[in-house]
Amino acid sequence: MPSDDEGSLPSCGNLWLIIKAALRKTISASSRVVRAEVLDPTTFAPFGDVIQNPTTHGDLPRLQRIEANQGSATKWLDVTKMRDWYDLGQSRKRAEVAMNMFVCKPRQLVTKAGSAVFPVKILERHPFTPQTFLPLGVDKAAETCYLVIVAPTLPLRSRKGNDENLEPPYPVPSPRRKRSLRERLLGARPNLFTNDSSSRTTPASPVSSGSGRKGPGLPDLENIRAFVARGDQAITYGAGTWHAPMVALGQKAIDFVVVQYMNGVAIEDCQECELEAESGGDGLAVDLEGFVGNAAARAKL
Ligand SMILES: NC(=O)N[C@@H](O)C(=O)O
Repeated sequence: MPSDDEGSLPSCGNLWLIIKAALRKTISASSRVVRAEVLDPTTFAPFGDVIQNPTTHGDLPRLQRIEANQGSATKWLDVTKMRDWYDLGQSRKRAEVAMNMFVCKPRQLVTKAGSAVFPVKILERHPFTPQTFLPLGVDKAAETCYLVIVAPTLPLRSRKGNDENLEPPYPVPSPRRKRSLRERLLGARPNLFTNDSSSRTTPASPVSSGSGRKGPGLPDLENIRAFVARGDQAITYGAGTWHAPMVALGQKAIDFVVVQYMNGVAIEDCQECELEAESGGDGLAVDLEGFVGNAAARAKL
């Protein structure tokens, strides 16, 4: 039941939104329309990982596999990288694994020059953690699918002399301290589970280039990309990768289990950039031609 005081004090949820808004940076975006692409592990690699069954997606050479469960299962190794980078954060506050559920309603599209487009208004990143979105129960053939919008990170000192980007937009980690000999030796101690000297429980497999942590610069709006994912694909944004808040497409909401590290320090967990359309323009948008609408148009997936 609402109390008399309702509205005078922000609730926990509202307080979080207020903090998020206060931490948001605004950058201007020129008018551009980016074409959506089919999600594919190779083209997505600079931004993170695509998690999918390599057998059914014809993606065999990329990953290592072994037999498991007395031969009744195939185990694909290291389908994504979940590394905790919070030791680089200014607060030094330790992070824990968080598994949250996002129920994402289908987003409103607008029509521009005859095609359906999604206007990109916000980008965000998690500087010290990868973030994995796993859709639940979405049929690969269903109209429901989702749009993954990502941008590279600009170098801090832009060659174009762009002043806006000379300073890191947010607190940056202090330079990494050299590890002592003792720490290095401890880091190389044998693994109790495999009897080898690595800290892994499974043999090494290639790491996609997008799994490494990104720098502290602003998003590179000139090179923004947009990928349409099916229900039988999950994705991981590499640590620090600029991305748009999840965009569900179709008629139904999508339930995602979202896995990441978090330490509860707002600026270290999530940083946002608001994109303001340059004067007189429409700003940045993603063209979904061929992906939304009738079944024939969705043949691309
Ligand atoms: N990606 C997305 O939809 N949202 C987030 O990353 C979040 O943590 O809010």
